[in-house]
Amino acid sequence: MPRLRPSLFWAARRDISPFAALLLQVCRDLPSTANELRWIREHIASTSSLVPSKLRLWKMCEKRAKGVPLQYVLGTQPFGGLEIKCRPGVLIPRHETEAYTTELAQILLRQTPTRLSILDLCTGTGCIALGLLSLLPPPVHVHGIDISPIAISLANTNLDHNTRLGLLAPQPSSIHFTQADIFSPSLLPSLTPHAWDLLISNPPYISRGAFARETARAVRNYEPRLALVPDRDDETAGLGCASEDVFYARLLQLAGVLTPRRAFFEAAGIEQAVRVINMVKGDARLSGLYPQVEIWRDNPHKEYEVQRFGDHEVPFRGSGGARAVYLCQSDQL
Ligand SMILES: C[S@@+](CC[C@H](N)C(=O)[O-])C[C@H]1O[C@@H](n2cnc3c(N)ncnc32)[C@H](O)[C@@H]1O
Repeated sequence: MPRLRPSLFWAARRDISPFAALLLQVCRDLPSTANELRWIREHIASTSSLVPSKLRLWKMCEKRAKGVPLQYVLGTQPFGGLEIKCRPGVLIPRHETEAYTTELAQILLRQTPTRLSILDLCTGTGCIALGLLSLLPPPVHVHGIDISPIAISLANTNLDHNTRLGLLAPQPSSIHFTQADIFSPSLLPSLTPHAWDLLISNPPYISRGAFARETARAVRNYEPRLALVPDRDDETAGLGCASEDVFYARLLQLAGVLTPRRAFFEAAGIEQAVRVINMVKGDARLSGLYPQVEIWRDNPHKEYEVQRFGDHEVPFRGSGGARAVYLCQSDQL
């Protein structure tokens, strides 16, 4: 990363504020620095504390200057119409996740059965589960599962927080979050009684090498590795796939038993999305269950382009990089 010119620090101090010089180290340019400083100031103005505002501002800017993600400094991230609380130990919701959650809700809205049942595996902050709950008319049943007790506690906090803010009206819908390992053999018996409309997951999917080489320093240093890198060597051997794909192999196993009408999995990019589709096409039961397969891009508006991979033609939805795989039982994509 190129070093910043000292004149830029002087400009930040002179034209924005002395605090801006701290933020510039991570924001790298004056417009982003001014934006972040405004958000921090707005946050301080909207929250009460016994600590004087100027001291809070300095502490927050100092934290941010060390590379702590803004969402951990402010404590929240917008997600659709919700305010999702963020805490170290739990992955910060991404804009791309917000974009496909919103688009999926539009699809479900067009084809809503009487009572939607949604299973969100690897729920983290609960952003997807809560986002869908906020966008769909009741009654909706949502179940979020995560292995991390910190994530489950935060997902419940987010449910309470958004209900208190009036952004979620949980009745007569129902939502609950459970701590469980999706690889545990005891998971299925607790899930099978429901007829699921959607199984959705944003699982850990980054290879160890890519985590070390390609992720941003702020992500590597401050976000939980458990959320990003699948460290499941035993399962990798058993499920016969690359270690970064092991969660998809398990998710597809679960889809094969639970038979949700739709399944949706976030992925790292085109190569991984195609590997997931090949897992589906290579399994007679799954390919029969899910004849409709799509790859969704970062900006998943309803414009298609079809690409051929080996024997299969795959529709791509939207624009930008490949972000997710969408499987559907009927032609109601
Ligand atoms: C990429 S994060 C996704 C979080 C959230 N759904 C989102 O989109 O922001 C993956 C999540 O999977 C959880 N996780 C990791 N291993 C798991 C396992 N074996 N069973 C269930 N959850 C797991 C992590 O704790 C983390 O919260």
